[in-house]
Amino acid sequence: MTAIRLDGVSKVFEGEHLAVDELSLDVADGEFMVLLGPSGCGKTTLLRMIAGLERVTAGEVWFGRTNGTRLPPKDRQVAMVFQTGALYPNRTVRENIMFPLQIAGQDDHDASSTAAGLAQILSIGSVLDRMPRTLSGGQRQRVAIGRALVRRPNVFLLDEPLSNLDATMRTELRQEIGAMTRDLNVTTLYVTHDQVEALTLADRIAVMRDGRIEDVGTPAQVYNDPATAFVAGFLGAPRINLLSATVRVTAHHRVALDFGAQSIGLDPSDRRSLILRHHDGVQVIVGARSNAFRVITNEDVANQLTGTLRAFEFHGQQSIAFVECGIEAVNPDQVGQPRPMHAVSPQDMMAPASLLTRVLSRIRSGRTTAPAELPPPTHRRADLVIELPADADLRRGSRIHLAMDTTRIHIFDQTGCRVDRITR
Ligand SMILES: Nc1ncnc2c1ncn2[C@@H]1O[C@H](COP(=O)(O)OP(=O)(O)OP(=O)(O)O)[C@@H](O)[C@H]1O
Repeated sequence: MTAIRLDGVSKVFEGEHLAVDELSLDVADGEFMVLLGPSGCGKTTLLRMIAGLERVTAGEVWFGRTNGTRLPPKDRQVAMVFQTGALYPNRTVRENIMFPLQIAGQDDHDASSTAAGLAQILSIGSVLDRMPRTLSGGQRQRVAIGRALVRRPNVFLLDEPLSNLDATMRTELRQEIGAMTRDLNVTTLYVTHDQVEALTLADRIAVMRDGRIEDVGTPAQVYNDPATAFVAGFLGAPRINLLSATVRVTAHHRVALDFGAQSIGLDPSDRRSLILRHHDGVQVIVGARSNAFRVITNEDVANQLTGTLRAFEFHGQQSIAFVECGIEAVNPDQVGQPRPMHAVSPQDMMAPASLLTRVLSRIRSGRTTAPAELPPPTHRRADLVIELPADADLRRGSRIHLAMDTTRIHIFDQTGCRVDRITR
C-alpha cells in the first residue's frame, strides 16, 4: 500500500491545450479518493499520468517516498481498469485473471487457486471456465477488476468502470468495489462524472473543473459546505438554486440579502452576518438547495419569498415545484468559468523546464480573469426549484409564500467562491 502525492502536475497536449493545470492532491495510504467532474475536465489524463501511460509536462508524481514521475508503468505497482475492461477473448475467466501471475512467474496451480479465490469475492466464481463473450457486461467488468487486483497492486485506478452497465448492475458492482478495495486496503483513485457514485463510494471527493481541483473533502463536506458555486451546482439533484442578490447592511448591522423585488434577512445570531457586514452593497450569489424552502400559509410573516407556482412534478417520495419569484438565477456551469484554453505551439512543447513554466503561466493567465474584468455571470429569470411533501395540495398558477432557511444557504462572490465559509 502506498500514499500518492501529486505535486503541481500539469499536462499540455501537443498543439492542443492545457488538460491538467498545476494540480496538487494528496491521497492517503489505503484511501478511496473519487475524482469527480464534467466531461473533458482532465480526469482520465490525470489517472493516465499516475499510471505512467501519459508523460507529465510539469510537476511530480510521488508514490510514498518514491518520486515516480519518470518511472515506467511496469515499475509503479499500479493497476488500472477502464470503462470497458478489455479481456483476452480466447482465454477463460480463470485464465484471464491468473494471467498476470503467470507472467510474474507463479506456477499454474497457485495462480489458478488465487484466481478462483478472487473470483469468489467478485461473485464470478460460477463462470470461471466460461469465455468472455458469454458473459454479461457486469461480469466482464468483474473479471477486469479481478485481473487488475490479482497481483495486489499498491495503487488501484478505475476510470468510469460502471458507465456501460445498467442501473441495477451499477449499484451492485459499486457496492462490491467499495467493499473490496477497503478489504484489500488498496489506495484507490476512482474517476466518475456521476455524483451518486462519488457520494456513495468516496472517503474523499476531489471535484475537478478545467484541469484543476475546485474542492476536496469528504462527501458530506463537499455537499454541505462547497467551496464554489460550481461544486454546489455539480452535487445534488435537483440542482442548487443560485440566486443573484445584493448584500444590504442596516444601521443596526443587520444583514439582508436583496433579491430585487424581495429580500431576506439573516438572523443576527448567524455568525456569517459578521463576515457579510463588510460586504454592504456587494453583489453576491446565494445558493439554496431545494430543501431549504418551506411553504407557509401566513403571508404576513417577515422574511419570506412570494411567487407563482408554475409547475409541479410528482417524484414518489416528494414533489418538486417550480416557483416563479421574479429573481435572477445564475447558471452554476458559467460562474467563474475561465476563458477558453489557449493553444500551445509545438515549439513551446520542446521548451526547457523554466520556459515551460512560463508557458503554463501564460496559458493560465489567459484562462483566469480577475474579478474586476469578469463579465457578469449569465443571469436569467428562472424558477426557484423547491421540494415539497409528495401529498402537498397546491394548484398550478397559485401564489405561494416560502420561508427560506437561511442557516442552509451558501453565499458566493461573483467569481463563484464562497464568502461565508466558516466551517472548513
Ligand atoms: N491525446 C490527447 N491529445 C490531445 N488532447 C487530448 C488528448 N487526450 C485528452 N485530450 C484533451 O484533454 C482534455 C481532458 O481530457 P480527459 O479525457 O482527461 O477528460 P475527462 O475528464 O476524463 O473526460 P471524460 O469524462 O469525457 O472521459 C479534453 O479536452 C481532451 O479533449
